[in-house]
Amino acid sequence: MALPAQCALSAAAGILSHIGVFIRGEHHLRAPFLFRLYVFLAIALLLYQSVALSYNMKVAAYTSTLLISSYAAALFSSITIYRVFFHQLRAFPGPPLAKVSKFWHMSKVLDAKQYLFLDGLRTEYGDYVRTGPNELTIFDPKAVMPIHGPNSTCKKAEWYDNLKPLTAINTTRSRAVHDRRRKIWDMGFSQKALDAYEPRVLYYAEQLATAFKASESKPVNASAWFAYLTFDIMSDLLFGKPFHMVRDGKSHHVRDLLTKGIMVLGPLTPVPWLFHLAGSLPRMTKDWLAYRAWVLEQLKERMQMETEKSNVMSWLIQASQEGDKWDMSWLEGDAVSMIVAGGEPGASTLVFLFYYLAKFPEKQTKLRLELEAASFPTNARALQSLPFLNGCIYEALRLHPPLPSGYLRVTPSEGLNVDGKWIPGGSTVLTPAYSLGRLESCFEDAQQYVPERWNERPEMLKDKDAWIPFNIGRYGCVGRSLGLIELRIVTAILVANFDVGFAPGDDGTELLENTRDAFASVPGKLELIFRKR
Ligand code: HEM
Repeated sequence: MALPAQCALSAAAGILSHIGVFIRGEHHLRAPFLFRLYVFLAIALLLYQSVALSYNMKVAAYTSTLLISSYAAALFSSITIYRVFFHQLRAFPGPPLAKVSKFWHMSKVLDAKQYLFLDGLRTEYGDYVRTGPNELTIFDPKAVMPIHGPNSTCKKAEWYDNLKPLTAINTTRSRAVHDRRRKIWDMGFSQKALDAYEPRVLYYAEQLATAFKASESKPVNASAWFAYLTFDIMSDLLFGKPFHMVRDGKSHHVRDLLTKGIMVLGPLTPVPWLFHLAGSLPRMTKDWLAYRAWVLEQLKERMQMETEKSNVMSWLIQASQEGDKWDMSWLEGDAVSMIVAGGEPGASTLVFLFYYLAKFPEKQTKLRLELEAASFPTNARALQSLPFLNGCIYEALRLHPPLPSGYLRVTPSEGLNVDGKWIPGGSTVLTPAYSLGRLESCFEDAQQYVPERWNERPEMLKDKDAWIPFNIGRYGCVGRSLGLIELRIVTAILVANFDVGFAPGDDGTELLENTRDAFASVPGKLELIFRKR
């Protein structure tokens, strides 16, 4: 067959691959397979031409390149034409290249500042922005209930497959499986269980205060120390022993592995299939696999310990036990992701909360007066009823939600009605907590840190539905109460014992500029001085 005819056939195969295969369904998990398949076919084509057709290598390479290019050009042209002119989301505004490929989005967030990038799109395109061929980013608080609320029929998007082959409560995409699993998790966060965790939170908070006293008013890296604290708590509640980061005043190598591992999530979040492709390359997953191996080791040790009910893991271990065997598939996934889910958000919130307390000493004084009037309580129940303390925490969570740009969902096949706006079925939708928390329509002086809006100035809180740092509904944070207990106890102890201020040369700029969005927020460095009172 003549070469032009062969090229036409290849092009037809390209169009058929799109219309017959890629246009529907999900393919991200098959990315490593498809990559290998295409490489195999390209080599096979080259060998066929040089061996079976006896072309010399140069001609075989030239012909193969032409055929492969014809296939790829037709495939990508077909995809582009469909996405731009025929896709069900074509009526929604958005950057032109975002309609064509998520690679465009990825190219814009290589600096791991996805939350700022999305917020910029809101200013340019409005409340409903097409941020990908099949993705809508929604900056409308009215969308929160239909997408995330208890009656929502939206499912988790393909991004949540990122832990595969492991499965965890926060990554399973089956609603039925999630609901079963959530019942077990809920037992680990009952009031009785929380009461049992509280003394341990207090223990680590006091250990942190002791370390800050020992710093003798010298600058401390608050971003590092708050992470030491929350990861110690999490390790204790999971494995029955802390990382000892607060005690030793230094990071544990596993926490460093984890940070390196999750940093890949930032830039790759927009393109889940590339994440899976990268995940099939040993070099890319070295740190992640080392982290997993460590978790598994701890888990096995934990399973040998005497069962004590006051440990989150106790419930999960018990539920996984059949006779003297354990179903490790869930246990490993849950443990691997819970260290991140339970450790990063608390640390990030404390960093920003103390940034604001250092920036606004008058808020610090006001908070201390409130604590003093209540005789400096350190128990969770008493702290829960202190309005200004809660306001300080909620406000830090509003301005810097620890998961600033996430919560990706897929609309049900029949579509979704959001306040009279119809969103087609099967669309990926997200409601970035960072942007919603800064909507002027919902929060007066939205860019300002005003803890009073949560208590004495309710008129400044116009629409609380836009406050979703823990998200809501069936997939909302199961550790919310524990997280708030941690934040209240640590804040109360530190504010009661120290005057907090910026270290010389630090005014929080580095924190704000270097905070990265790896799905969970990883704060930049903040140096503070904790001066003993
Ligand atoms: C300031 C503290 C915290 C914040 C702001 C926070 C935020 C969140 C958010 C936004 C989600 C939903 C994520 C999504 O939809 O993709 C979530 C889920 C989750 N969080 Fe938290 N979290 C905090 C503390 C904790 C703690 C202390 C734990 C554990 C001990 C924890 C465990 C979890 C788990 C297991 C899920 C998955 C729940 C499910 O899918 O049913 N979180 N968290």
